Amino acid sequence: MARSLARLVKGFQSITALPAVAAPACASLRSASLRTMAVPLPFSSKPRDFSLPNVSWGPEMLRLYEFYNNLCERETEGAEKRRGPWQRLPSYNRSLKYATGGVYLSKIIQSKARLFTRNMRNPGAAFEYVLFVNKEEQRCVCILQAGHLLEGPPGHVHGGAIATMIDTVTGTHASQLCEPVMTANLNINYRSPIPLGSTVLIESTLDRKEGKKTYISCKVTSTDGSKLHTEATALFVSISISHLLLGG
Ligand SMILES: CCCCCCCC(=O)SCCNC(=O)CCNC(=O)[C@H](O)C(C)(C)COP(=O)(O)OP(=O)(O)OC[C@H]1O[C@@H](n2cnc3c(N)ncnc32)[C@H](O)[C@@H]1OP(=O)(O)O
Repeated sequence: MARSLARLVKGFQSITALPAVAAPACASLRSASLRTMAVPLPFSSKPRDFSLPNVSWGPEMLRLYEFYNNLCERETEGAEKRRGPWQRLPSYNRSLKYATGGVYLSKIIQSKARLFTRNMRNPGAAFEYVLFVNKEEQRCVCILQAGHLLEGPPGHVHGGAIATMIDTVTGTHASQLCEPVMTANLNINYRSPIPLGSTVLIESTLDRKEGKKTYISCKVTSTDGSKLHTEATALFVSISISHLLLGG
């Protein structure tokens, strides 16, 4: 039990709170992105960081990635590199070698469990996203490129897929502030449809914290901010790890 608890805490941390590895600032956008591009290594045991650019990322996704990535580092007067106000959050498709939470998990399920938003093999087919957090401003920004497998209404993104991303962004944000947490309440207003294949911004801000409760607001917009696609508010409740192990 003690070992399971330790593994679960580690898993929560690795899924939401690993330190960022900032990419170097470069003159050329493409070359900068390619330098940090995630290339799966078949014989490496190092887990793949899904929040790095891959071949499916379009120009808008890459442009915004570079923009926020450059804010992860700032140069001092002596040309020294210092950590900037933003931090890129790495993202893996599994938190632990074997999933621990839940009392009904068979060994097969334990070993096959994968993060819902990171389980597509084809790059670009579903959720392509990267999250940046600004702890000073208590803000989080996600750049999302919505792939063809996320279709709901013809040519547009499924409402459930949008909700999934809102839960992911606000949940990751809340976990950064006070981990571990679980979503208790999510309210979503869909204002305008998101075209399939487009890149959008998902921004979350901390509204307030009250004891175990963390309230977060979120909006999904076009990348120039001119179009509001979705608005949401979310409540996260801090939990003890035994809440997950014992099923609530
Ligand atoms: C990279 C990955 C990031 C992804 C993040 C994704 C996060 C998720 O999707 S989590 C999965 C979906 N969520 C769940 O399955 C949660 C299921 N629910 C639960 O486990 C529990 O109900 C849980 C943890 C939310 C609350 O536990 P509970 O024992 O009720 O907490 P409790 O201590 O009684 O309540 C704490 C406070 O929250 C309030 N509260 C609890 N639930 C709600 C709710 N749904 N609405 C409003 N308030 C609520 C209580 O009223 C109480 O308020 P106060 O302190 O003022 O009296």
